[in-house]
Amino acid sequence: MSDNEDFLHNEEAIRQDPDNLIKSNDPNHPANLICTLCEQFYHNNWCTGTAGGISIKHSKYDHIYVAPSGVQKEKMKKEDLFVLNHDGSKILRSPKFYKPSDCTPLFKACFNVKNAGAIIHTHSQHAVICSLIFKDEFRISNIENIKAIPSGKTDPVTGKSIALSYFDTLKIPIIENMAHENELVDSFHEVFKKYPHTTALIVRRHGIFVWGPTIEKAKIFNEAIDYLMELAIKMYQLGIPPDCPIGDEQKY
Ligand SMILES: CSCCC(=O)C(=O)COP(=O)(O)O
Ligand SMILES: [Zn+2]
Repeated sequence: MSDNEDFLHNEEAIRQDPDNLIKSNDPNHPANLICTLCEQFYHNNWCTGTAGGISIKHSKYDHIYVAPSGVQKEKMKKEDLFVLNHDGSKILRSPKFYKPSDCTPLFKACFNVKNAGAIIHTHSQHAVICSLIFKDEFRISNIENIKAIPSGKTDPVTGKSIALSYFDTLKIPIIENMAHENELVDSFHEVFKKYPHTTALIVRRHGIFVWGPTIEKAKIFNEAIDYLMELAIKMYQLGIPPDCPIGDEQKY
């Protein structure tokens, strides 16, 4: 980030002109990246009809960028974005004609409890079908792409996150949907307690929330999980349980 970016994100500069928070030509600045990714996710059929969303915390200044509610994701402009302070308790920038995404309380829970740097919410049909196939948790074993997902353990020497192994089972909790997104907050907190290492949760008949320490990681986790959910549906259709042991595939 340049000295100019430091100036624009300074408390006094923000107070004088909250639009300073979105003034950046850097494609990786959250204000620009949210718009780029929302458009990509729309074209993946993950966020059509205004569904889904993304929230990113600025890695240097800790401001939270969140999309407005009910806006077509493929048409999102950075001027449409809300910006909150580090824990989401204060709105720093608010566009005139919108309200913040209904997912904002859920994003805040992920930022504040899971120390997330970004959260992706999609209405992926793979997530919805998996929520109808599986009861309390989505499970898939012994597939190469599982290695893209963190195990929750860290290497005691390097301090780096350790990924799941090919021989592990990926488990993603499933919670029940509610009439309004903000009513899911208590279920999110229950998942955080019961599955302290999970980086995602599925909402039955609704979609999936995936978080990570950075938007780059959250994007990778989301893509890997979506691939694994699609594969699990195909295995299920063939009568092969997605968590069947290696070598047992022909028994079904
Ligand atoms: C037709 S989408 C219904 C709301 C929803 O589930 C969602 O993900 C989008 O909510 P937002 O308030 O961000 O538009
Ligand atoms: Zn949703």
